Amino acid sequence: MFRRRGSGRTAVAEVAEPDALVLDGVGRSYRRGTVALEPVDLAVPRGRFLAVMGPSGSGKSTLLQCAAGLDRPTSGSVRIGGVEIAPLSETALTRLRRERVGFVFQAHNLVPSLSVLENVALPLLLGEVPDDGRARDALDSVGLGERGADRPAELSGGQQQRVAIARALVTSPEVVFADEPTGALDPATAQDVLALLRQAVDRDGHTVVMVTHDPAAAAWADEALFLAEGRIAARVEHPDSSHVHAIMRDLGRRAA
Ligand SMILES: Nc1ncnc2c1ncn2[C@@H]1O[C@H](COP(=O)(O)OP(=O)(O)OP(=O)(O)O)[C@@H](O)[C@H]1O
Repeated sequence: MFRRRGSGRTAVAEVAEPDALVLDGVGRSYRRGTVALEPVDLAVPRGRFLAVMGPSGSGKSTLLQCAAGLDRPTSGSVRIGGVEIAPLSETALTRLRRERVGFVFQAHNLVPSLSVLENVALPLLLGEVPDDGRARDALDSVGLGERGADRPAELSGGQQQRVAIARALVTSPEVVFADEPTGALDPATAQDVLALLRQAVDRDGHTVVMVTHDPAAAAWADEALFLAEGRIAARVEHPDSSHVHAIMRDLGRRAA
């Protein structure tokens, strides 16, 4: 079933489906024959927290970039919230990323000259969506409601990453993509950040796809997906860190 979403400004063909993200045979090759990602099929239901793991060079970033509409796959198709992204123009794709996708990176990429609250509200501003208190609510939900007037530099690294999570959630996106969100944090601070992502899924029904090297981080997810040489090598429901560690060690040995 197709329907039109939003006003003329945001109208895109959309198919109603339960999955927040669907990859159908998504592959990515580069010139000179490098195959970063073999064709991958993957459906991520709404309200799921998926961890993507694998040895260095296994294709994790490539998968995330293609799934998030930051890179165009060389084969297959990606649907975000039922919207097929291949036919979209660059402008429409930018708009879709802004309105329906949230990003959390290892380096939180906050704008230093804006206040914490303005940083959280930025995706609304860029999308010309009125901030009806949503930015304030998002900041409250990461426990930083009192710090809205501060500049990012006045916050710790962990607090800045929490602001980045609030910013990623403020538009209520279909999917939040997190690329090594705890890579620069100490273990205790990393736990706080992972707990927030978990809360976003459990309490608010968000969908999170997180690339990580850390088995302890993957253990916060509902499922861990392992890539090796651009292919899905394993999938584990309710991963625990020792199991994840063992799979990673095995994949590392095979790659050596
Ligand atoms: N722009 C590019 N041009 C050519 N090859 C590329 C390009 N980007 C990535 N690759 C290759 O694609 C493969 C997968 O890379 P990718 O960055 O997705 O791996 P990864 O699992 O995220 O690695 P890491 O954990 O080290 O970040 C690697 O062999 C890499 O060298």
